[in-house]
Amino acid sequence: MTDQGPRPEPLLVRVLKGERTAIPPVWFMRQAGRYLPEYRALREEAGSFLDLCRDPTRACEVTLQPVRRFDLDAAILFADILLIPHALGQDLSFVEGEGPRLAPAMTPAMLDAFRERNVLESLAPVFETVRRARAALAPEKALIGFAGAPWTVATYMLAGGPSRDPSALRARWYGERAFVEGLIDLLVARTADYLIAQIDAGADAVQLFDSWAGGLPEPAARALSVEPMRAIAAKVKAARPGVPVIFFPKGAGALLEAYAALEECDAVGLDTATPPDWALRNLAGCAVLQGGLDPLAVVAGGAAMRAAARRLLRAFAGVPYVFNTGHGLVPETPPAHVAALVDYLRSGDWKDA
Ligand SMILES: Cc1c2[nH]c(c1CCC(=O)O)Cc1[nH]c(c(CCC(=O)O)c1C)Cc1[nH]c(c(CCC(=O)O)c1C)Cc1[nH]c(c(C)c1CCC(=O)O)C2
Repeated sequence: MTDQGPRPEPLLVRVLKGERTAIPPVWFMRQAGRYLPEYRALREEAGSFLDLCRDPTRACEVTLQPVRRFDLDAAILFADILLIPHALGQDLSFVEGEGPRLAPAMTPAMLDAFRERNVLESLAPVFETVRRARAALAPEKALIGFAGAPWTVATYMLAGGPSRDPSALRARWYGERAFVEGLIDLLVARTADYLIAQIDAGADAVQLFDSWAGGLPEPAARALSVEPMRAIAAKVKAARPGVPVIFFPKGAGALLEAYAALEECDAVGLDTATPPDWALRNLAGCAVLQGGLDPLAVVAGGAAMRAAARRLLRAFAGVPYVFNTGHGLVPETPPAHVAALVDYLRSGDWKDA
């Protein structure tokens, strides 16, 4: 085989490293999934959601589906943040209409057994999905790897059943601090290894999802979210320099400044509640900005969707920005609205007064 030299950097990676572009790169959280008929068809074939995540042929196909349909700038690996607790030894199931269940609920006695588990071995199908997806994607498209941040993953592990508000579990940090911190430390170590293995398999950038970062009082937020995410990114960067790390601490509010200021944080994901002007003033000098669009505006479509997109695109026109939603696309999203949104972004019409 002839040496074709290094692959050119995908647009998304260039922007995550600080390049500003006239038209921002675009991808969406939960861009693969239930709103797409081609996903639902494969999902039915695969059996359980967990089986689908661990089937490299089908998981690769699901990873590529939204990029094919909408010509997005990036694919995100199709997997789930709860594959780590599953690999550590908890049973994972998805209760229809309720959400994920990890059982049995985590206890201090389980921590020692979990430390012995070789998670990378049982996550091997995920790395195979990454390899196949990278090989199938055009060179200018980025492949994003991801993991849950320790606090969000820990809340699911501690709940042991579907919970609408896992953040209520922060009481455990006050009452059982050594146990909770022991669990967080274990997750920091395993999550860093997991992301490094995704990068080795072909991921061009990685995102840490801290979906339950909101509502933590400052000392707890720093101990349970900011510092564990920093520690993971530091390990990833020491092992694989140059691969951008995106932090998405949903609901972090004014504390977003603490994440953005970290040397290890290349980009921060904005949730739907973050005011664009505030983000521009307080975050843009430290980190690349991503997201912010209300996924419900994409459900609505039309002029309302364009106005919501325009507001963000104009606010962030002078800084490196990755266009995305402020949380995952919801199952009610009409795929035609996603296509119209990408067209609107690429048309540049939002620049006109
Ligand atoms: C908290 C969390 C989870 N998973 C994830 C998070 C963090 C982001 C967030 O806050 O949404 C992250 C995730 N989950 C999934 C992806 C794949 C990539 C993508 O963004 O397209 C990613 C990045 C697939 C999925 N993960 C899940 C689905 C739906 C599964 C199905 O087909 O039934 C998909 C496509 C299941 C899942 N997985 C999880 C929940 C709460 C659920 C149930 C939610 C629901 O039922 O809507 C845990």
